[in-house]
Amino acid sequence: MLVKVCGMRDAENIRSLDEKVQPDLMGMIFYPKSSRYVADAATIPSTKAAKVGVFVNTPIAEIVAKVNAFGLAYIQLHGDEDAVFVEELKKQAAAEIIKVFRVTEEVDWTYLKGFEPHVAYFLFDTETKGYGGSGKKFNWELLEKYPLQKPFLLSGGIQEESVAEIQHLQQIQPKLAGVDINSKFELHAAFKDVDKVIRFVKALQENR
Ligand SMILES: O=C(O)c1ccccc1N[C@@H]1O[C@H](COP(=O)(O)O)[C@@H](O)[C@H]1O
Repeated sequence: MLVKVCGMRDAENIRSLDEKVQPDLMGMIFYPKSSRYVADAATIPSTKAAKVGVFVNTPIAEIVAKVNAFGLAYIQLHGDEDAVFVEELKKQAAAEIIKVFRVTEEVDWTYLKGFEPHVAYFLFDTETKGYGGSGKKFNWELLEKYPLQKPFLLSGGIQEESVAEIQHLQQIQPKLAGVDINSKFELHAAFKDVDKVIRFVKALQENR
């Protein structure tokens, strides 16, 4: 199972996680209204983890500039971007795309089909006013009936206590490719409790 740690900004914290946890993906938020907003490429060190940039309704030219400045391997689109936008972005940016759907009470799977040819993963998070990083969970049972071929990442309020529920979903749903953790592992905004992340990842890998 892939592990993405998101909302990173502090260079020492990034290095420490990269060394001790070795996540597959490390996310940085490029949404100016977020408390985890990253403004300056110079403050972000190189990592073994693939870097993911999180964007909310950002123009393509701006995303492409960030991909190049930060060496992003993935672009996470966390806003209301449609399939036409995603197709065009894929042509212009040298990075894979993760398209996020913010879930309320149900998911329109037919709508998602239009995105499938252009993305590496879908990601499911909880619908909130602030777009993401709320620490709020949605009804993960909705994903038990996920009908598409594209693998997806699970997100939204994942915490240490979520391991059993994640593993349960993994048994039912083979398209669950990984988890994305964020606010529930923070000591303060954009700074993770590395020991907590280590415990979570170990439990996720062990108790299967
Ligand atoms: O973390 C943020 O501040 C953020 C802001 C805008 C869009 C996405 C954001 N983060 C993403 O939100 C999900 C869920 O995070 P949480 O576990 O509920 O805190 C995660 O995918 C982050 O990438």
